[in-house]
Formats: sequence, structure tokens, C-alpha cells
Amino acid sequence: MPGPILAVERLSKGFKSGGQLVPVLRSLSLGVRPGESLAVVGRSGSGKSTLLNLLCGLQTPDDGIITVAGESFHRSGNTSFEARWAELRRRSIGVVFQEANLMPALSLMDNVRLRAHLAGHLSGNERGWLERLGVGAEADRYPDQVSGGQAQRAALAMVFAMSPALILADEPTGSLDRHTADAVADCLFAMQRETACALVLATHDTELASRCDHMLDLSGAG
Ligand SMILES: Nc1ncnc2c1ncn2[C@@H]1O[C@H](COP(=O)(O)OP(=O)(O)OP(=O)(O)O)[C@@H](O)[C@H]1O
Repeated sequence: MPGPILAVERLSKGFKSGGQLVPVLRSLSLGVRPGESLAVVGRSGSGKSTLLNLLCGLQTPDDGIITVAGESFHRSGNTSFEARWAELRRRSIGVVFQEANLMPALSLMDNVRLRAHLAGHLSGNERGWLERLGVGAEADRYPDQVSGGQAQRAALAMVFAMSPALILADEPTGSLDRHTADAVADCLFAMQRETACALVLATHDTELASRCDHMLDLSGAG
């Protein structure tokens, strides 16, 4: 069995409030292997987004070690810490948010091309990713000319076109109606299994969470 793409050891994070450190995550450990998916659930404010931010280096832990695709980050990171995280986000970590973060001045196709190019994975088959995600016909449209569901499919095409080792998805279907959310989730899980990348998905949606291989409930983790 392959080793984990993502490994977290004794991760802790808190925020200062009224001069006191309020713990959000306390000594959390987890691992996700290639092709595996982990749902992160928990009540509002339990730390789901904080965990995802830590897993892509957008926030710094108070303690613990995060290893992504063989690169380890300790709390006491040296001066190359930011640059190493930026490089990992560019090449290996695909991030999907609740709202598709497409460049408004570029067509869906050029958004996918740009993301693949930045990751060093421009293959010439970027239209193929849009087609597989069901938005091939919209490839030449701009983000303000497509629906929320179509934009989110394009955001997924961007992520898969970069051939990531790890996808972090924060409420990826949270802004969509049930029918569209299910269709987008079908695409996400199908492509994730096919490409054998690891997926960490934060959600309030228990139905969506139950489609993942494992579940981590952060309620009471702080
Ligand atoms: N930059 C920050 N400064 C201070 N406190 C913060 C900061 N970011 C998050 N918090 C606090 O940390 C806790 C966890 O927030 P987080 O956004 O991770 O929760 P969540 O589980 O994603 O919530 P939701 O489901 O509502 O999106 C909350 O109490 C929040 O107020």
C-alpha cells in the first residue's frame, strides 16, 4: 500500500481572543493516501477551514508537522518556508472553494490552460478536461457568462488539469442547489478516483461527507 500523500502529526492551532489563546485544533494527527478521500466535518467554528488553510500553508500552526508529497513543514520553519509552500500550491495542491475562483478576464478554457501552465502540466488537452466535467460547450465563454454549477465544474477542470497530488476542497458544492451539487460531486469523486489523488473535503453536508472514504469530526477538537 502506498504511503500517505498527506501526513499530519500533532497539529495544534489557536487564535488569540481577548488576550487569551483559544485552541481550535489540538494535537491532531491524520494521514491520506493516494486515491483516498477524507471528509472534515464539524459544527460551525470547529476549525474546518482553519485545518484546510494549514494544509496548504496559508496559516502557520502553533505546533506539529505537516508533510505533503514528501515535503515536511515544522512550526519552526526556516526562511524558505513560504517559498516551499508556494511551490507546493503551484505544482501539487489543488484548492477548490465554495465559489469558483476563476479569472474573470479569461475564458473557461484559458483559465484551465493558465492553471495547467503554472503547474508545469500544459498538455494541449485542456478542452478535454472541460468536456469530461460537462462544460466543453462552454469552453470559450467567460466566467460571467456561465451558471454557478458550470463555473464550479470549470474550477474542478482547472484543478485536475494541474495533475495535483492533493486536492483541498472547502464546501465545494455549498453554493449550488441539491441537484447541481450532486452532479458536481459525482464529477469530483469520479475524477479523484481515476487520477488517484488524495482529497480532503470540508463540508457541513453529511450526504456529501458520507461519500468520502473516511470522516474526521472536529466538533470538540479544540
Ligand atoms: N484569523 C482568525 N483570527 C481569530 N480567530 C479566527 C481566525 N480564523 C478563524 N478563527 C476562529 O477559529 C474558529 C474556527 O474557524 P473556522 O473558520 O476554521 O471554522 P469552520 O469549522 O470552518 O466554520 P464554518 O463551518 O462556519 O465555516 C472560529 O471560532 C473562528 O472564529
